[in-house]
Amino acid sequence: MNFTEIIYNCINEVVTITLNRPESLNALSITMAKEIIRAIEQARSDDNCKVVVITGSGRAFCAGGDIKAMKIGMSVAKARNYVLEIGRLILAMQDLEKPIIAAVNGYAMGAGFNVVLAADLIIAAKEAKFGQAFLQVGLAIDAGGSYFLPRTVGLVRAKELAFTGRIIDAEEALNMGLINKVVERERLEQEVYSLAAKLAQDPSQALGLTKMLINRGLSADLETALAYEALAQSVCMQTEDHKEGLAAFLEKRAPKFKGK
Ligand SMILES: C/C=C/C(=O)SCCNC(=O)CCNC(=O)[C@H](O)C(C)(C)COP(=O)(O)OP(=O)(O)OC[C@H]1O[C@@H](n2cnc3c(N)ncnc32)[C@H](O)[C@@H]1OP(=O)(O)O
Repeated sequence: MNFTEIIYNCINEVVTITLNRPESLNALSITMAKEIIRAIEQARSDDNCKVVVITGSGRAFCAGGDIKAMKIGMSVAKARNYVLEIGRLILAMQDLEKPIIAAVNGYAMGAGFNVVLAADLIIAAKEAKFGQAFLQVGLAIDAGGSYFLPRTVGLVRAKELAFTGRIIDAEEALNMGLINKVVERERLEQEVYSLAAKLAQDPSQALGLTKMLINRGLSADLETALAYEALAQSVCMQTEDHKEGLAAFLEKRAPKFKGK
């Protein structure tokens, strides 16, 4: 599949999607949003892909919506389609039944920050910086930020970050519970791909269903969440991986899951 604004590669069951417009700090153009969606669909249909890593080229992860494209001017219809396309990208990340790790290599601003929050696991370089940079260009929050931010840091801090656009560093993001880990830049790749390798060995159906259950659980009541869990567990209990997990435990050996 040919891409112009992202790089897609798959090595050892891990797909890496690299945002690749370094001259604009990987600003999220409508082309880039569409290409990331296509890349996620490609990863979904590739049985060899167990995990997806999303990162940026150069010194930014993603500097948010494409200001240069917006400067040229967008009709109401074009602006709505642009933001809806970014919304489709967020939904594609949520609906992929494979874990997505965001490797935050630098600035994650505006929609770029919220693409990070739509990932399942987030590891950031120490130099990474995060900003809900919308008001500075006269825009409201988007890219799922109104959904993920308050659910991640709470209402008060969500409004502080969104209303002030304050840029926070990776340590503060970690302390706020926005990311999982901060590492030295030179260790980012190793940390991300060793986590990805571990996840790639997990029972992929149970892992994918766990992602779906937690995502759906965010907006379900307890009864519905328990019903979803029972449904998912009934599927997992029919898998070869479940049988292998039980056998490995009783034989006191490491399980070898096959994703079946
Ligand atoms: C629908 C979605 C909506 C949204 O997401 S709205 C939010 C949009 N994003 C922002 O408001 C952030 C804008 N960018 C910045 O605030 C700064 O950048 C940074 C703090 C991220 C980095 O600042 P520094 O290190 O000084 O770099 P630099 O000179 O500002 O940028 C380097 C080149 O990258 C281009 N660029 C940066 N952000 C964007 C963007 N969001 N859209 C398009 N281009 C961008 C600049 O213009 C410049 O380019 P050149 O070298 O040609 O002057």
